[in-house]
Amino acid sequence: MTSTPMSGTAASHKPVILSPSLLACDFARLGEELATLEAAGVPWAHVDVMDGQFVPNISFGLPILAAARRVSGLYMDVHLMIEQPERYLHDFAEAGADGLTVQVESTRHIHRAVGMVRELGKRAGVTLNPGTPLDAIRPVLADVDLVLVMSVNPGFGGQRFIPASVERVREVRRMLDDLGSEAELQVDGGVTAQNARALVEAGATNLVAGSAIFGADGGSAAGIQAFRDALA
Ligand SMILES: O=C(CO)[C@H](O)[C@H](O)COP(=O)(O)O
Ligand SMILES: [Co+2]
Repeated sequence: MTSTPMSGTAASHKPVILSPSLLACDFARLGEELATLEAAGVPWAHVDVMDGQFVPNISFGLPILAAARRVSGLYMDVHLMIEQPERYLHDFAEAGADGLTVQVESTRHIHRAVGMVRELGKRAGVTLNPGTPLDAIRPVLADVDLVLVMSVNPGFGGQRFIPASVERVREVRRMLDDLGSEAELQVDGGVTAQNARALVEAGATNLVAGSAIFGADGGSAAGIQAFRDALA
């Protein structure tokens, strides 16, 4: 199967990857939804795991990831919004995650958590809430394959993008460049075809979008095309 990233490029000249958030898809048609993404040439799928503790909402967990893995070759980009994620990293790796991103606020042991993901042979990501100072991720920046800048307070899809996030993306881009890091710089929450270009120009290489894709007039293929047009 082919997977074509978005044609726009970030400052590092990497192709922009779109990671549609399955939180906004029709779970009763999960297999078809994934097949549509693959047919549209999107390389990643974003899997939002919420535990009702770290965030005030419960989404889904291991069985849904395993089901998605069984029917899809997409890169499974798992965003863990759960307390003490170390307890479940092994299980999510077994269930089919390709990348595991942990919230810096969700553990006292972020360095250990990132190391565990790498030991499991998966790509390690770190993320932080809009209210968390960027310095919180500095100690693990050299050890991660992905940094996710949350552009809404995590817990729900369909929220409005927080404009100050663009400046945070720009600052994380500087931090990564200073280290010579090739890590993906991902943005998640309220991302649309309208704000995608500004995010890429600020240094994002990877965009998560849920409602803007699955809620698009004409369905997810049309939503993906809108991002392509915006980044062309
Ligand atoms: O992590 C998330 C929420 O906590 C989701 O990935 C995010 O909200 C995507 O949905 P949308 O694009 O509709 O904002
Ligand atoms: Co997410």
